[in-house]
Amino acid sequence: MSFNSLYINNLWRSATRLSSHAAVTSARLVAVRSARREPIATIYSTSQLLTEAETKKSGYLTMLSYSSQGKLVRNGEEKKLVICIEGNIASGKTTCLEYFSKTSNIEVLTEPVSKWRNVRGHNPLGLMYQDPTRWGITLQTYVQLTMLDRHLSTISAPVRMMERSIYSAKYIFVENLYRSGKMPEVDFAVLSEWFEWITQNIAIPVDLIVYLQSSPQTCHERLRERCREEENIIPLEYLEAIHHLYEDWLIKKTSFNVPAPVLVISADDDLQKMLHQYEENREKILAGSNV
Ligand SMILES: Nc1ncnc2c1ncn2[C@@H]1O[C@H](COP(=O)(O)OP(=O)(O)O)[C@@H](O)[C@H]1O
Ligand SMILES: O=c1ccn([C@H]2C[C@H](O)[C@@H](COP(=O)(O)O)O2)c(=O)[nH]1
Repeated sequence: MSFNSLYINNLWRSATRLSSHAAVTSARLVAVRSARREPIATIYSTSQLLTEAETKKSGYLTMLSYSSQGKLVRNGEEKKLVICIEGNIASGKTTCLEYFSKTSNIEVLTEPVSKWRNVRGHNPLGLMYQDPTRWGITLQTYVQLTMLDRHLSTISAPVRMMERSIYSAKYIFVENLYRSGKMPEVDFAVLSEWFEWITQNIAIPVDLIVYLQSSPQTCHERLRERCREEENIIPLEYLEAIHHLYEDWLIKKTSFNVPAPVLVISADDDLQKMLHQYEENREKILAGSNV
C-alpha cells in the first residue's frame, strides 16, 4: 500500500474518531492569535479560564475543550497518528527514529535528553545516576514535565513518531527506582499523584506502541559503545530490571495499563538487518496497527 493510501486510511479512521467531538461539551477555550502573528497572546473562555498551555503553541486559532470523558482535548486540529517507540536504554530507538525521519510526512521527536542533562546549568540525569535516592525524584519530575510537553506540542505532520512516552517514564523508570528501594516512598507517592492527575485530566493520545525488544546484554554492549558520560556506571543488572518491567508491561500485560496496541520488533540484530525489519514493518507502523 502506498503512503498516500495509508494516509487516506488514517484520515478515515481519524474522521470516525473525530465524530466523538460532537460529544465535546462546554468550557470551550478559544486562544486567539496576537495581532502581530506572534504566539497566541490572549485566551478567552466562554465559561472559565482553565489553562494557558496553548500560549506557546503555533499562532493559529486553537481550542481546548472537555471531552465526554472530562479530559482536556485539543479540538482545533485534525487527528494525527501518534506512534511511541519504546525499549530499553540503547536498544536502538533513536536509530530507528533517524531512519523514519527520512520519510516525508513523518514528524520525529526524540527524547529531550539534552534537557535532562542540562536544566539551567544542572544535570539531573547525571545526579540521578550518582545518587538515585536523593535525585531520582528530581530527574523523574523533570522527565514527566518534559514528556508531557512533548505529548502536547503541536503536531506538524500527519504522523508523529516519538521516543518513549510519559507512560514509560512512570511505569518503567519511576517504578524501577521505587522497586529497587532507591526511591523513598514519599517521593514515589508524590510522583504517582502527579502522574494520575495528568493522565486523568489531560488526553494523551497514543495510537501505536512500537516495542524494540532487545536483550539486556545487547543494550549493555551498545550503551558502552555510545559512551554517554552519565551512563558509564550503569551495570547489566540495571538493564535487566528495566527489561523485565518492559516485558511485564508490553508483552505479558500484567503490570500497568497499556495505552495503545503494541507492535513488537526484535532489536538484537545488526544495523543492516534492523533497517530491513523497519522497512518490512513500515506499513504496519504507518497504519498505526499491530496486525
Ligand atoms: N542494530 C544495531 N546494531 C549495532 N549497534 C546499534 C544498532 N542500533 C543502534 N546501535 C548503536 O547503539 C547505540 C545506542 O543506539 P540508540 O539508537 O542511541 O539507542 P536508544 O535511543 O534506544 O538509547 C548507538 O551507538 C547506536 O549507534
Ligand atoms: O524516565 C526516564 C527516561 C529515561 N531515563 C534515562 C535512561 C537513559 O540513561 C537516558 C535516555 O534513555 P535512552 O534509552 O538512551 O533514550 O535517560 C530515565 O532515567 N528516566
